Amino acid sequence: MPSDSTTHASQGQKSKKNKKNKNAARTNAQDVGRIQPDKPDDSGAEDQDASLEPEGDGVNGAPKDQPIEQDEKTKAVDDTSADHAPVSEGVEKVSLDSLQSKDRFDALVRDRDSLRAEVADMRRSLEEIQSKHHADMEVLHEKLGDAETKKEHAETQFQKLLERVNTIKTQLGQRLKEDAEEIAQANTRIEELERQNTSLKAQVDSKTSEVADLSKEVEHRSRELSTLRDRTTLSQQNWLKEKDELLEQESYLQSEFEQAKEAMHNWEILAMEERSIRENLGEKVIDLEEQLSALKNAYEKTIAERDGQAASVDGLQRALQEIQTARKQELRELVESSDAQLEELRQSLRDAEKKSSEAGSALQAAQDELERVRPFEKEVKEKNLLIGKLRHEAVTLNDHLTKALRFLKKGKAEDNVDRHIVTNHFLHFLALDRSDPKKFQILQLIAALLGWTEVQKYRPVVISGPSGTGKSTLLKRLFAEFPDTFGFSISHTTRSPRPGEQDGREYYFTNKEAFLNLVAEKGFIEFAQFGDNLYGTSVQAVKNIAEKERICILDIEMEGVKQVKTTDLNARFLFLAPPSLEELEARLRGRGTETEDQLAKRLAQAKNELEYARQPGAHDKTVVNDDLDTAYAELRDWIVDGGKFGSQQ
Ligand SMILES: Nc1ncnc2c1ncn2[C@@H]1O[C@H](COP(=O)(O)OP(=O)(O)OP(=O)(O)O)[C@@H](O)[C@H]1O
Repeated sequence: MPSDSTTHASQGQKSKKNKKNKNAARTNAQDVGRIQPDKPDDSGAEDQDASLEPEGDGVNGAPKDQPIEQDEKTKAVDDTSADHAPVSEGVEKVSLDSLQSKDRFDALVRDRDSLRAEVADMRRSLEEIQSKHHADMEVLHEKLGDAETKKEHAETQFQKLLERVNTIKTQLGQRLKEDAEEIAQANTRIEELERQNTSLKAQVDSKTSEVADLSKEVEHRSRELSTLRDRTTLSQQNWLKEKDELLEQESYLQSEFEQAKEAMHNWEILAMEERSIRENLGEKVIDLEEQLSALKNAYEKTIAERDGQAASVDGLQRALQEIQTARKQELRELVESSDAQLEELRQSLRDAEKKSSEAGSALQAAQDELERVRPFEKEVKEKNLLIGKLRHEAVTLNDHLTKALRFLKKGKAEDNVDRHIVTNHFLHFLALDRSDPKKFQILQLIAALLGWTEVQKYRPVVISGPSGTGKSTLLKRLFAEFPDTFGFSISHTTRSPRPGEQDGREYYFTNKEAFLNLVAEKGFIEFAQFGDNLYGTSVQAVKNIAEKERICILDIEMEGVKQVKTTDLNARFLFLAPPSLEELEARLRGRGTETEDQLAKRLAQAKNELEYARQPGAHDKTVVNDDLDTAYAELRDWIVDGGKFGSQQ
């Protein structure tokens, strides 16, 4: 500590000073000791030396054996005096010596005085030093006290620190122990991994050599593969060529097959019609033969009668003349009576005029009544709509009935129990006026007797025609006019339903396998693939619309039309034709929804469709969409019964 070091330094200085003083004192004491035997009266000096002893012992720490030293010195002086003062030498010599001793003595006295002064100075300085020392000691005591308190404080802190260090030591010990264990485990693991590493390295080396071998093989195989690829490409090209040729052949055969099928179909119809005509003619021939024989008999009878009557003619002529005379007389009488009747009629005309004026007022009353019933007109119109719808059904049923009767005619009588009932109903139906509501009831009855389903009653209507002819435009108008009459089939799809979509509402959601099965079963009218998903219109979906008592409208192209014909949908086919190909192109361009490429394709397809439409029996009705209003009226009339269905009457 600085205070301590200061203390030590001052102590060191003090001890050095004391040593100096002590040595000085010792030197003086030796000198004094040496001259002491010559000056026995110097006891004062001795006393002074003796009086100095306790101070040297107390303050300077001078050894207490100083008197012993003093004895020895005294002894030495004694020895010297024994050597230098033999009594037997002369008196002169003694006087000289005494003179010299006196000088020496004086000098010694002076020395002694100076020494005394020096001693006094030293004593003063010693006292100063002592007092200073005391003050220093007090300060040092205080500092020592402070230092001790600080030391105690430091010791308590040290103890605390020691405790903490011990705690840390124990904790650290545990941790070190755990770490050591972990390190040991890690070391074992590292050793194990190193072993694994070595084995893996060996494996890697072997694999590398294997890879090198394989790469060589791969190169070899790639060469072989590229050769094979070249060959495959070549054979593929050949195959494609063959495929194209086969496809061409197939399409050619297909078209021939279609034509043959169509021809066969037509032939069948013709054969059927011919058969029925022949049967009719057979019946007619029998009838005519019967009539002929009856006529012959009648002729013969008539000739006989003629001969008999020739005689009676003369008599009759005579009678006629008589009658004529009588008639003339009657006529005259009649004219007279007619005049009288005319007069009566004039009278009745006057009465009629009177009644007419009465009828005028009645008409006025009726008009008032009409005004009153005008609110009911809307209801009447709705009823008319319903009647129209029923009429449409009647037309459909009529159609079915005609066909059914044709079949009934062909079939055996025992197979058709209701034949007579149906025929009677049919005759009744034909006899009724078209506006008679009973007509529909009869048709319902016939339909029930023949066991027709809704699908048979609500025949779907297939509308086809080249793209751009105006199908969408016309159908939009039709649906706007008859919002509750028609329905659209719901398509099948293999795509997953989107949030909010319901099976059977937006689509019939199905999987690819089921879809393809349905395709194989010819369950689709048409189908196509968009992206990864398949879409199609099924036969059943069309029937579902009829079951809801609505007419399903199918807007499809030529191939779809052909497909519908192979099903049991019993559809009606309407072809919408453009006025000309030029006009069709103009409309497509005007719509602006096709690229040049698409336009060319559509026009080429239009030619195919028009050609197909020209074939007999391809469609039931053809409407040329020249003037939109005229075309609409014609289309609507055909679909919804002779233009009367739904019209405002
Ligand atoms: N009678 C018409 N006179 C003039 N333009 C017509 C007539 N009918 C339709 N159009 C117009 O011809 C264009 C084609 O009509 P629309 O889109 O109805 O044909 P589409 O047969 O339905 O074609 P797609 O089969 O390609 O759907 C439309 O721009 C339409 O406005």
